[in-house]
Amino acid sequence: MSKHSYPLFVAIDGPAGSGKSSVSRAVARRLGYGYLDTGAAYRALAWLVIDQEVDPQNSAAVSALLPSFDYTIGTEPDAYFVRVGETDVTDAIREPQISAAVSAIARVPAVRSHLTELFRSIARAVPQPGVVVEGRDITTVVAPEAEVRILLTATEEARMARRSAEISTQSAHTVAEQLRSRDRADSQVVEFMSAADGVTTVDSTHLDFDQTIDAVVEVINTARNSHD
Ligand SMILES: Nc1ncnc2c1ncn2[C@@H]1O[C@H](COP(=O)(O)OP(=O)(O)O)[C@@H](O)[C@H]1O
Ligand SMILES: Nc1ccn([C@@H]2O[C@H](COP(=O)(O)OP(=O)(O)O)[C@@H](O)[C@H]2O)c(=O)n1
Repeated sequence: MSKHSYPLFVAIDGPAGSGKSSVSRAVARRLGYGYLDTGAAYRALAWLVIDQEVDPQNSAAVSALLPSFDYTIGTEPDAYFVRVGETDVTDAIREPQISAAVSAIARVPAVRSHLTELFRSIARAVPQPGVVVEGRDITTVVAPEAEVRILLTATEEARMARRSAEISTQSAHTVAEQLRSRDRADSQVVEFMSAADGVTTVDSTHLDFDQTIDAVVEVINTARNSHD
């Protein structure tokens, strides 16, 4: 049993394609924790922006959508879904046009503070004894006080190869270019390419998927033991 009144908070950051979502979800499943994908909220807001025919570059118009942004996400590792209002957007938010628009809305300060509050309240409310929360600024902004803080990295080459293996509708070259430009835009807003003080780096370049899960679980167990 956790001695904390809130679930144990595992914060994981990293660049696109480093394995954050898939590894975090598998770690949560293995430990019986909740899982929160924060990128999905930025993507869902980008979906709403496009659905409402708002210009993603127009910060004021994007911010004006926040009060009516009715967002729901599944935090059970085996029951993942994303909804905006009554619409299930789980698959729609992975479309290339959303990936292309998301960085523009993620740099709006009002969007970041609104979603940061949302993430804190969703994470606190999970029924499990712990929660794995992954994104770009979880270790630094959303939960700098988290019991476990991890930066998941891999070389650019490994990340591009993994992402292009998943996407069959675009050439490897196009996928790599889009990923590189999104990372460039995102890293102007938040720092996720190097570990902040107290954050443990897990480099998955030479690890397979299961070895990466093992490495993350080991960091969590070590931190848990030092908190007991
Ligand atoms: N250590 C690893 N070795 C090989 N493939 C991996 C590893 N970690 C993740 N993957 C695969 O790489 C792809 C991208 O991972 P994903 O979790 O979507 O990354 P992110 O959320 O950081 O963008 C997925 O297909 C995933 O299964
Ligand atoms: N904590 C977070 C998470 C995502 N994001 C933004 O949301 C986008 C989508 O995040 P994601 O985690 O789904 O992206 P992938 O790494 O899975 O491709 C990122 O490109 C960032 O612009 C953010 O700004 N802060």
